[in-house]
Amino acid sequence: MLRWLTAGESHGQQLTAVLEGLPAGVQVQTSDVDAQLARRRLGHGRGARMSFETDEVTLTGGVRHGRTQGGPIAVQVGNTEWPKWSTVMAADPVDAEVLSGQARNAPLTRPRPGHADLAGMQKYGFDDARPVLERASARETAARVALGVFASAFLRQALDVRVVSHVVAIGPVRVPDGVLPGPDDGARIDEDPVRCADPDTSGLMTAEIDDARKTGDTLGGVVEVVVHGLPPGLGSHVHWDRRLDSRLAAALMGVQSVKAVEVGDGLETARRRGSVAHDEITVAGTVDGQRTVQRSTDRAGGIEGGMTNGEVLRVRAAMKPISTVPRALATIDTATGEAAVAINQRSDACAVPRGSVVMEAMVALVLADAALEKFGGDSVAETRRNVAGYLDSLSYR
Ligand SMILES: Cc1cc2nc3c(=O)[nH]c(=O)nc-3n(C[C@H](O)[C@H](O)[C@H](O)COP(=O)(O)O)c2cc1C
Ligand SMILES: C=C(O[C@@H]1CC(C(=O)O)=C[C@@H](OP(=O)(O)O)[C@H]1O)C(=O)O
Repeated sequence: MLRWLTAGESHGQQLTAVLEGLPAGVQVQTSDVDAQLARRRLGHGRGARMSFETDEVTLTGGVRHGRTQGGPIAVQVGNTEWPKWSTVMAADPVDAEVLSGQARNAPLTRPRPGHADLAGMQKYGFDDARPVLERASARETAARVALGVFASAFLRQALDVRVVSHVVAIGPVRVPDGVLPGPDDGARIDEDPVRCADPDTSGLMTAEIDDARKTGDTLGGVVEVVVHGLPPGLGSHVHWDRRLDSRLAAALMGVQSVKAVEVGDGLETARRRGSVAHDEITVAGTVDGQRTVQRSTDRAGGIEGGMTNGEVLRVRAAMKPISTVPRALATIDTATGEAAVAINQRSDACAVPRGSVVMEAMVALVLADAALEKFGGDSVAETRRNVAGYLDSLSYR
């Protein structure tokens, strides 16, 4: 079983991430984590902070000479903005006079509709939104992406599985039906300013973001994660919390701003008749003495009965528009009880391209967990042997 945890605040000294349960022998080095964290900072619509802050990665546990050792993996993602925040975000008590001289420490009392501010203040008994937004912030997703690097590397090295993502909608602009990235399309998609796999739609998405920014507004959108090379049988039909679709939905819904998750054709499937809603099965031929099956369509997105069915896995996550709207929304000032406008600091105008990198990481973590549950293995080599034995044993492949 894989377990993972993250800790740290948006303007804190660092994020800390721990991943427990990964086999030995997964090849990952610091530069691999750097590369994925750099992808998470890109994308048209990103906020100012993404251009001047950098992530400083240190692998502090579980990795030796570029390979995992079987123990918990620990990653630190240092925050280069920390010197400006070291007093305001200090772990230990700070003299009240020193604090009162810090403009950054002024209480935030105009909670943003759509952010965690007000509910968090009520729940934890704070009269300042600072401690809420520090942890609610999607800065935390840097830690998840760091752990996703290990999960993706394991999936690639033990199962030849490839996880890619692309942006399928920004606000009302959507890619045409049928745009599906192949296993090697990740680098091409990364070059696109909105991580869209369709160049014509990309231009329209970019224009939509520019228009929103110009009018002091923000945008959400939809991301699709596509996974190639999965064997049938990850997850299970036997219990709700072992279903792979349930686990993927929880992981994606757990990303800040995600408001809906769709597996395969999801909502569209609900509108279809059964005769055209499913993926018919035919015998494709024989390979190495094993009969192979084939599907004419992949409307299910590679999951049936809570298990992978051997087809391409497709799962979508819908992100709401950023709630720090420059044309600030109505709120109250919790200090006075008077009507006010919400906190309106710098912010992303659209975080969907960046969000797609986070969704990839979450899907990789869930799939690595499901793969270890099915195949076990204390080393990558052992998992590979177990996968091969299982695939050889199937009467239909
Ligand atoms: C990659 C990413 C970047 C984000 N950037 C911002 C941002 O700059 N400003 C903002 O107000 N919200 C941003 N958000 C969304 C908030 O973190 C989120 O709305 C907030 O934590 C409340 O959670 P909820 O939207 O799930 O209810 C971002 C989300 C993601 C995934
Ligand atoms: C720092 C990151 O994202 C932040 C997520 C975020 C939010 O409210 O979620 C708000 C913004 O931070 P600030 O309000 O300090 O500008 C983003 O920059 C990051 O992704 O590394």
